[in-house]
Amino acid sequence: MMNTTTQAGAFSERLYQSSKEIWEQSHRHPFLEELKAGTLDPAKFIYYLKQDYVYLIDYAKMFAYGSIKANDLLTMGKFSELSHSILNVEMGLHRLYAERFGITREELENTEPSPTTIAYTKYLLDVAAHGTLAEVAAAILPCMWSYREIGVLFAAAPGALDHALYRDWILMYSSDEFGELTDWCIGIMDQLAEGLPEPELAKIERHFVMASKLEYMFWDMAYREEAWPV
Ligand SMILES: Cc1ncc(C[n+]2csc(CCO)c2C)c(N)n1
Repeated sequence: MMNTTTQAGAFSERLYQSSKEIWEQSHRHPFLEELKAGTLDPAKFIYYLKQDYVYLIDYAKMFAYGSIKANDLLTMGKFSELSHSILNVEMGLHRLYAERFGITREELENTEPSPTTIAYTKYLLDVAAHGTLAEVAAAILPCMWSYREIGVLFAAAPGALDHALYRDWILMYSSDEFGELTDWCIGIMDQLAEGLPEPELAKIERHFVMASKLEYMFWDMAYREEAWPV
């Protein structure tokens, strides 16, 4: 897919290029192929929902860290707006899906995180605890940007919105509201990267690539319904 979001020469374009192939592998993963076709086993989707719910609790904290590390009120406000959107809009849809499947809120919230969920969330929180705001922005960006890409691709795929079960999921991630939040994150990433020396930029790129790999692993984990070996 052509990247129409970033400007030529912008640092985010370098980030996009660094992870393009990883994202394409995610698009081809059976979890997403089957979700798009409407044939995904609901048990795998339920597994994903539960893991994603506990993932999002830590992910929302990343934006709280963003607020703490922000240097101006506008950025601070935007990070808290995003945190609010995760806790209410996105996790709200998860709660709605859970209700449809007869899963209670408590069950959702008490999900035991899988090894991959732990790897992803603890990696993120480590960046948040020790990194700069630019590092935080790089670590959270693949999550938002890659889902937007998936949402937009799937919403345009013939028949994908005809499947009652996965339609709402696709609609949420292809929505203008999520698109604007993603664009804001890309914009702040470019601003924060401006003027940084190459070793810093390389470190930021490593976070972006790592988060992209963990996104791929998250799909794979859900498809395998990963369990703890002992
Ligand atoms: C593993 C995982 N990665 C990305 C997302 C998508 N996502 C999480 S927060 C957010 C922004 C606004 O709520 C978006 C797009 C997800 N749900 N789970």
